[in-house]
Amino acid sequence: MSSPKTIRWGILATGGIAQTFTKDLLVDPNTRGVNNVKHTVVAAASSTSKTRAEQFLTDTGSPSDAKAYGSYDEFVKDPNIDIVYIATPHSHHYQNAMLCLENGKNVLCEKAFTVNAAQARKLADKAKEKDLFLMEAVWTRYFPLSIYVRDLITSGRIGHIARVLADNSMAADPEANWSDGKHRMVNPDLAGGALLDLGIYSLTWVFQTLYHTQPVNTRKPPKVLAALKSYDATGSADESTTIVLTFPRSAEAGGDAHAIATTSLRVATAPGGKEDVPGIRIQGPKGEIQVYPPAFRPTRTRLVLKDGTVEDKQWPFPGPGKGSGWYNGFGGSLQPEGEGHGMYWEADEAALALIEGRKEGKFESLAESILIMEVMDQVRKQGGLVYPEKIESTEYPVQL
Ligand SMILES: NC(=O)C1=CN([C@@H]2O[C@H](COP(=O)(O)OP(=O)(O)OC[C@H]3O[C@@H](n4cnc5c(N)ncnc54)[C@H](OP(=O)(O)O)[C@@H]3O)[C@@H](O)[C@H]2O)C=CC1
Ligand SMILES: O=C1OC[C@@H](O)[C@H](O)[C@H]1O
Repeated sequence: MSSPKTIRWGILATGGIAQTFTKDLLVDPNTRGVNNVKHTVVAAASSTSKTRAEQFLTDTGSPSDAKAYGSYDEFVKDPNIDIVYIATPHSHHYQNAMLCLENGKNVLCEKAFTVNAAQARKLADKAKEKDLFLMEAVWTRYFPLSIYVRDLITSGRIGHIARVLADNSMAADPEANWSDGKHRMVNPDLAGGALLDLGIYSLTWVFQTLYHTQPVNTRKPPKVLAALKSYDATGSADESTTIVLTFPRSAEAGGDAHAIATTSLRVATAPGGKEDVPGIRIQGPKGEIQVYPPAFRPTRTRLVLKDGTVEDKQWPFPGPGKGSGWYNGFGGSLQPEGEGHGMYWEADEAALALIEGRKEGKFESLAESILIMEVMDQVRKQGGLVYPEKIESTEYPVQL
């Protein structure tokens, strides 16, 4: 066997998820049975200050020779970086990713990929033009649990999927936690709201079960019907959003399939922290697959068949993780001490793609990321949610 290749990461932004991702990146891949890639961190950038980037590198246990930058513009010129992980708010993804691509850097960009589909298309075009790798960091798609669910679907054990119910909601007490309205979860200037932050996971479950599992040449975009409730009187970010999707299917493939994707900052999938409600239900004529919350980091599945079969599975997160590194926007932590957080699987896929010369992720193509952004565009249009022009724009560069 050939020795593993080391991929050199640069981290753009030093907030909550950048910390968690970087700590996960530095967990030895052998602990999760991955022996063809290794990761290292060679640089981090903070738009706030160089000191903040230095502190970030120390806090995450990055190699002592990793370079700290006090500006994203300087950072993207670092010739030692193979790939940049972007961890800024949604509003900034387009500008930041474009900056990286323009400077010849491969990119793994946090969800939601962009503010709208037009921006996502522009990024995909730029990556193609520059022959660079670009992937939306929807980490959940790369979990062994997700691979198992998709394989169960394609195995036909529950028959053609007729319906998917997918919820990702958190009773976040927004008035108490984000009373000044500046936090990225509710701030329109940062493309806040439930849909882009949490609803993307409900849509991820719908798409990875009803769309991604279908043959590329026959799958079709869904029809979309949405109801959106604004967080505040200004109508500037959504508090709760409900989406009904119809995926056109031939009669041989079971006919049209339906999905309901829901998301909320007001109510929870699992009230009181109890994770005994199947937030995701994937239903076919022979049975259903249940996935337990949270939708973005599930650890438990149940297969229930009409013949009485019940198969429960637990999906651990290999460590050793550094614990308490996870930031959920309102102070919670789901990562027990010693466990990894699970972000390393998407990093492994990005690294493997670089080694193999692929320009897109295996479990979500750029076309699929764009399609999901198109669905969110339709949802926002039907619900009347418009973000400030500056962050909806495809102009580049724009100072935000
Ligand atoms: N995959 C997952 O599980 C999670 C993903 N996310 C995603 O990660 C992204 C960042 O979220 P999170 O880490 O929670 O956010 P934070 O607010 O904790 O961090 C965002 C960072 O972005 C940088 N930044 C640059 N410009 C701005 C600006 N105008 N306002 C605020 N921050 C700015 C800052 O870093 P600096 O000062 O160093 O430049 C800041 O620390 C979002 O896209 C979110 O959806 C978030 C949580 C979980
Ligand atoms: O991606 C995410 O997953 C966890 C949530 O708590 C967080 O708000 C979101 O950004």
